Amino acid sequence: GGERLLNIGGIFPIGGSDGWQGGQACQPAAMLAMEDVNSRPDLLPGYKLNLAWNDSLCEPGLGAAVMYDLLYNLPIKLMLLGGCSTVCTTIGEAAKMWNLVVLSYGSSSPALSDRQRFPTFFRTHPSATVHNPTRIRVMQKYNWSRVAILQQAEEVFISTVEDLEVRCKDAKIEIVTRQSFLTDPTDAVRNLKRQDARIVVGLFYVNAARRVLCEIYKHQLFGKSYVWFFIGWYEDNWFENHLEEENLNCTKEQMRLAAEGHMTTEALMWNKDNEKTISGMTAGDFRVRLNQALMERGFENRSTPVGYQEAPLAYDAVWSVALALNKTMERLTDVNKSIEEFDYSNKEIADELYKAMNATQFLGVSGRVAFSNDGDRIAWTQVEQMIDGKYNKLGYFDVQTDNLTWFNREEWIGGKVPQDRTIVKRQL
Ligand SMILES: CC1(C)CO[C@@H](CC(=O)O)CN1
Repeated sequence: GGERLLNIGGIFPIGGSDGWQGGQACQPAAMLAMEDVNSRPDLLPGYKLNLAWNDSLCEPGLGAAVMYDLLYNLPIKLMLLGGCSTVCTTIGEAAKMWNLVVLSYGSSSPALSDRQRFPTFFRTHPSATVHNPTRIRVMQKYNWSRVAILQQAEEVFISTVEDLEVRCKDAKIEIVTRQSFLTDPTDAVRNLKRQDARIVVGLFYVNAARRVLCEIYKHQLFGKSYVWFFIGWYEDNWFENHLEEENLNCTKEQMRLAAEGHMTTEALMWNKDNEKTISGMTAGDFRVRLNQALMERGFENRSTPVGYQEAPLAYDAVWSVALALNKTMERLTDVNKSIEEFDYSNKEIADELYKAMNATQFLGVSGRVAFSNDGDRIAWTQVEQMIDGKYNKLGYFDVQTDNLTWFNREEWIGGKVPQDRTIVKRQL
C-alpha cells in the first residue's frame, strides 16, 4: 500500500496459430515473478513493480501495435518484455527510439544477436546458435571430421547454419554437403545419400522433421552407419505423432526404426531441481507453483501449454528487470537523480538501465542468468540420444568453460562408433 509504481510493458504470444504461442505458460510465469519481487522488502524499496501487457499472437504487426499502445499511453514504461522472434525483431529495432531496454524470454533467432540493429535488446532465451559449439564438441569426441547439413529454408535455420559453418571451419571439420528444402525434403535426402553423408546435422521444425525421418527410412539412411543430430526441443514422441494428418507414408514402426540412435542438442531452460535460486525457490519448487498457477487458469495437468519449457525464462526475465531497476535506482540516487524522471528521452537514465541489465548475474530457476555483449543468454546445453524409442541424457556442455560432462550412456547399433566416411581397406 502507498508504494509508488514502477511500470514495465509486456508483449506475450498467447492466441493465434502462427509461430510460437509460448505466452500461454510464460505470462503466468511472469506474474509469479511479479508477485515474488514485489514481496521482497530489499528490492525496489518504496516502489511496486507493475506490468501492463497484451497479446501479440506472435504476429509482428500486432506486436508493434501492442508496443505503440503501451508507449503512447501513460504511465511511462521503463522496459519492455518481449516474446517470439518475429515480434522481437520488430519491437527490438523500434525500442531504441524510446531508449527502452527490451528483454525477451522467448526468441531464438540468431539475427537478434546484432547490436547495430538491436542496441538495447537482451534475452533470457538463448540464440539457436547455442547448439553449435555442442554439436562440434560431440563431433570431436567421436573424431567425426566429415559431416553434412540438412536444413529447412527458414531464417532461424539459415543463420544457425552460417554460424555452424564458421565453427566447423575453425575446428577443421569438413562440411561435405549442405542440403536445404522448403517443405519437401525428398531431393535433399537423396543428395545426402549420393554424397555418402554419414554424420548429418538436421535443422528444421518438427513437422518437417517427420517428413525427413520418413525419407531417411525410405533411403535407408539410418542404422549402424549413420548418426543424425536433431533439435532437442520437439515433443518427446514427435516421430510417432500426427503421421496420418500430415500424410506421412511411413508407419510408426518405420519412423521408430529410422529414429533409433539419433542424437539431439538443446539449451537447458530448467535449473537443476534441488539448487536454491535467488527467489529462494528451487526449480522443482517453481514447477509446483507454475503447475498450480496453470491449473487455476484452466489448464488440465495432462496438457502442458505451449511455452511450459520456456516458463523459467519468463520468470527469470522479470527478476532481471527488477534487479536492473534496483541497481539503476541506487546509482541514480548517488547522482541526485530519480528513475521517475525517465520519459523515453532521458539518455542518461536509459544508459544506466542498459548498463545495469548488461551486468546482470544471478542464479535463476532457468540456471545462471548472464548476457553476452550482444545481449544473448549464456546457457548450458544438453545432449540426448534416442535409445529404444526413449531419449537418454548423454551429457551437458558449458561453452563458457568448454566443459563437457559425459555419462557414457551412448549406444551404437553396430556396437561401435559409426565412421564419418566409407573406409576403403587397402589390399596388402
Ligand atoms: C526453443 C523454442 C521453441 C525456439 O523458438 C522460440 C520462439 C521464437 O524464437 O520465436 C521458443 N523456444
